[in-house]
Amino acid sequence: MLTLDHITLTYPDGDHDLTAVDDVSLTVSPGTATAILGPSGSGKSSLLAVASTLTRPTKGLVRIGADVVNAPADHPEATSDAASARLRRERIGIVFQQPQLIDSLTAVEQLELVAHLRGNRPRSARTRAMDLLDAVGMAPWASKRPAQLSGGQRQRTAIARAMMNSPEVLLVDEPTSALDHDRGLQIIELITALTRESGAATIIVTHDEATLGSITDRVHLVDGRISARTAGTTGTSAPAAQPARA
Ligand SMILES: Nc1ncnc2c1ncn2[C@@H]1O[C@H](COP(=O)(O)OP(=O)(O)OP(=O)(O)O)[C@@H](O)[C@H]1O
Repeated sequence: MLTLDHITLTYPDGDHDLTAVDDVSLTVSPGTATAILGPSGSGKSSLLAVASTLTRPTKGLVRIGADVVNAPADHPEATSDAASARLRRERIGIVFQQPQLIDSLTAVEQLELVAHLRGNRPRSARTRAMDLLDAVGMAPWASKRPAQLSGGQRQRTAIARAMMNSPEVLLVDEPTSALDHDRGLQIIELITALTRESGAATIIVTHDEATLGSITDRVHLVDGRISARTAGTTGTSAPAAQPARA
């Protein structure tokens, strides 16, 4: 279970702070995917940055199961930067908007590198990497480098790479923005299938509701706050009457 508990994130902005995420609470159960929707600037990527532990919240906690994995630096349960990096490697899979593959590595080597950094044995890493590439329909291109792959193939490789360590939490930022509608739908269905099979708690950030397909758990952000949600999610934010920004 991934829990975002009353998350607020402010950025310094001249004399004032800009509130990018404003008291957002959300839980995502294992084996389910929740979409975070909203217009540009509504705080989707900022919320994902906190969920991923790449950015500390200004207020609030992120938990995986019962463990606090991200908290304000002055919070008694805050993890060190080194501990955060370790738990990102071990418990969280992240797919960025741009796949961020390494130019000189083949698709299978991109996945093997993840296992290598974790100290896994090379032979078992190759088997798992090939199984995952097969699962995302990339087995025929396993020995190709990023420059030899299409945008969709690069995105599939990045998704497979994020699953390499069997993460408890999978976070995906705008996976369909570089793809046409049909390929976008395929990528979303792929992510939901991997989510179900692996038992990961998954968040997909997108501004493109049309490609969400079977994902029914949807949270809409406006000005950093939850403005609406559908089916199965348990998200809340502070009452809408308060000012949205500091
Ligand atoms: N590093 C930063 N420093 C200052 N302000 C920031 C920073 N990152 C984001 N913001 C501001 O925080 C708000 C939320 O931005 P965020 O990128 O989270 O929105 P978003 O919904 O992901 O937008 P998009 O769909 O365009 O990516 C915006 O007003 C943005 O200008």
